[in-house]
Amino acid sequence: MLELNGIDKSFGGVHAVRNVSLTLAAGEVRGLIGPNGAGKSTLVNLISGLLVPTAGTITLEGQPITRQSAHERARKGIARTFQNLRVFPSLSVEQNIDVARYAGRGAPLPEAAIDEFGLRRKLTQRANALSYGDQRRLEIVRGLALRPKVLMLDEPAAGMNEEETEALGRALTWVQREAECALFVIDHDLKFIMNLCERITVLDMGAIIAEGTPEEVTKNPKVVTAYLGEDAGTDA
Ligand SMILES: Nc1ncnc2c1ncn2[C@@H]1O[C@H](COP(=O)(O)OP(=O)(O)OP(=O)(O)O)[C@@H](O)[C@H]1O
Repeated sequence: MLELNGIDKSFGGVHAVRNVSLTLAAGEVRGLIGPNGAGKSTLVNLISGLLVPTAGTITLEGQPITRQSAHERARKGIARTFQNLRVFPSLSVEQNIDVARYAGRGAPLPEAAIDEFGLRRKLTQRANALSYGDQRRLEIVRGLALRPKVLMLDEPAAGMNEEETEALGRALTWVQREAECALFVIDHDLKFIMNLCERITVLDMGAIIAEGTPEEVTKNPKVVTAYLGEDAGTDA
């Protein structure tokens, strides 16, 4: 459905993404992990259109989108959340969701999404009165209300405690079953990613060093060394 071919991105002397090729199937839940500075956010920015690659191509359902604006890509079904929250602070929860519904691709948001993400009783509250966790959940529901083909989540569990993270995992599993969109999820919480994702892509210094099931990736010595750190090998 979404295909990246030989994607490269340099910022001056920093080669942030190196020759990345990957394919995301419709409805797939893919994790993207890697150490700080591995290039994860840059890759998401390249897919969503905030950045243009130095080389390589991106296609959505066979159509090239490499040079299209973020706005055009959003209309075609690529949605995302940000590491830093971007809800409309002075609008209510419901208004935030409605803005996305109108901007979206037409299909209605399954009402149950509002329940799954625990926002039903908070619909009339202003977004800036919500807890941090609720603002993060609102961002996801807003992304879903666009009815995307792929929703990219940049560190959705950041700042959440274990209980909240588990609930988020359950809600995202519901999304996978009910919302008919693929998820591309960056997070540093490995347990969260391993429980949620069928396949995981591992980036290190801008390049893909492994891809596979959570089990395959965890056992990969390159991942153990690069991602978990030099010391992790001695514990494995
Ligand atoms: N706009 C930019 N200008 C210059 N360098 C950048 C820019 N954006 C990212 N970089 C550099 O590109 C590399 C990859 O950064 P990126 O933020 O994509 O990594 P990341 O894997 O998302 O890291 P983290 O887990 O810390 O969020 C880093 O060396 C970073 O400093």
